Amino acid sequence: MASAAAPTTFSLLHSAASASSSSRVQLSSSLRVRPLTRHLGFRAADPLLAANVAARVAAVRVGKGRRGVVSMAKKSVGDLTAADLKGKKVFVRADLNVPLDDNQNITDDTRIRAAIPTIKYLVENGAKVILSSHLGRPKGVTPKYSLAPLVPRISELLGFPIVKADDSIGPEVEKLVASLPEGGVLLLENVRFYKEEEKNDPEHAKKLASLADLFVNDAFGTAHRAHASTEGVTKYLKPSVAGYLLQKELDYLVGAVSSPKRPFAAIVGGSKVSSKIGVIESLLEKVDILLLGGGMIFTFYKAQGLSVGSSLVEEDKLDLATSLLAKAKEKGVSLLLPSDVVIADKFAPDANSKVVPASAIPDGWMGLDIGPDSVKSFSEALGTTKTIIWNGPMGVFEFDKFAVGTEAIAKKLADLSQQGVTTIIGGGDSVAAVEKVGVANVMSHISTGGGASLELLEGKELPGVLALDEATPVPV
Ligand SMILES: Nc1ncnc2c1ncn2[C@@H]1O[C@H](COP(=O)(O)OP(=O)(O)OP(=O)(O)O)[C@@H](O)[C@H]1O
Ligand SMILES: O=C(O)[C@H](O)COP(=O)(O)O
Repeated sequence: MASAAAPTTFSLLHSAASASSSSRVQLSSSLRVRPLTRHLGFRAADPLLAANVAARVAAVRVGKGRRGVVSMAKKSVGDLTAADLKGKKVFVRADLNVPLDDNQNITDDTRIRAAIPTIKYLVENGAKVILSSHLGRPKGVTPKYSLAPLVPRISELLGFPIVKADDSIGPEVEKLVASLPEGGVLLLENVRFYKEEEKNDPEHAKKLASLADLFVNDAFGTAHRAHASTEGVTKYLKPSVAGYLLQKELDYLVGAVSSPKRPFAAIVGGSKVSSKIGVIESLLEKVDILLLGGGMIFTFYKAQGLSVGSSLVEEDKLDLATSLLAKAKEKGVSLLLPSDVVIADKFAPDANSKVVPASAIPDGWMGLDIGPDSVKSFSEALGTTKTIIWNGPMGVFEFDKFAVGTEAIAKKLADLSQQGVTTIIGGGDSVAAVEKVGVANVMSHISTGGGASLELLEGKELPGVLALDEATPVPV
């Protein structure tokens, strides 16, 4: 059960960065922030958490009245006590968008497990939980996108059976809500079965909101979407607060990245430089070391006048690559490109391959992974750091032959994590790679958001977070 209300402050990347980089910022001893560790499974006395809390307190102080600084001090589910929750109908938006195989079996339940702490807290405090999520991108009612296959796993993780509705609004749902006992959980059907959901239709949001008394948003993976069940309902439900998962994601992806233990390194990979421009530019303001891998490196090589064979190149981004290299120099960031690459004679798992220096890619061959020398120099650079964030694979890791570089980096991060380095995996394919290697459990933080984590790292505001109630600092 929560103690007296305390502030939970989330600050956007750029705002917290401003806070932490300013030596003028003094932490206030008159502000008290209650540790969030209990519900989030952090290691006891996690120094990172302490640093984050400090950064968040700092953000409260500098958040207002400074140009370019946006502070989002959000109320948390942990600020709600049993007195606030007992007998109350709570609309919980989670991101239960999990992968299913052809037989409707869940192939990765990470997002379900991540949603449990908030649901448990509400249940333990006597709330009636109305749980909602989307699954996939259905166009209208589509049975294969029903949330029904999720019911057994949610029930198993909670330790009691939950009830499932066949709709997300309407009289049948209202009946089920009315018969929900204290501590019970009702799972609504896929909210995207209504087109009004993604349109953030106010009338639809009102219908969803009418089911409940208050709102908890724990759907980090969907926080970059202003939809009826993520943003729209906040207009009609008070309080509207952040769930524990949302908090944890923001603590790491905003707090740790903006006030990192240094040296701070970022590894950015993936297919194209165009999809990572925002992230690279934003991280160049914060990191000491930037390692680049994946398909995007060939645009950088070509911009430097090297031959890249038939590797992936974005011709219209050559100038941009040059300017990013210049910006890194200007900022004093040590930017490392791979010195050797694994090349293939075709884009296929059974392609012929060989390792060549980055400056010697022959015509007709394409680079599909970073080479062993690069793994060595990247590992050495990472070995000097205290905080690492990783977004995007080093190569075409879906093909075993070209997964070596990505897997080696995943293993290096796992080793460093066990030595106390803060390791944050920013979502999407890098998370899949870390899971494939079996080292996900040793990383400091694995984000449950793909697009959402990318937008946060770019310093963008997430509408699902912005819409939540502000928390007020509590003087002690
Ligand atoms: N050298 C390469 N040539 C072509 N494609 C590559 C290369 N290296 C990596 N890729 C591809 O990049 C893709 C991942 O790129 P993306 O930009 O989507 O990364 P991500 O940020 O991890 O994913 P998400 O967008 O899901 O968060 C993978 O499918 C991988 O095969
Ligand atoms: O998987 C995701 O990234 C989230 O669930 C959001 O899904 P969307 O991209 O379909 O909005």
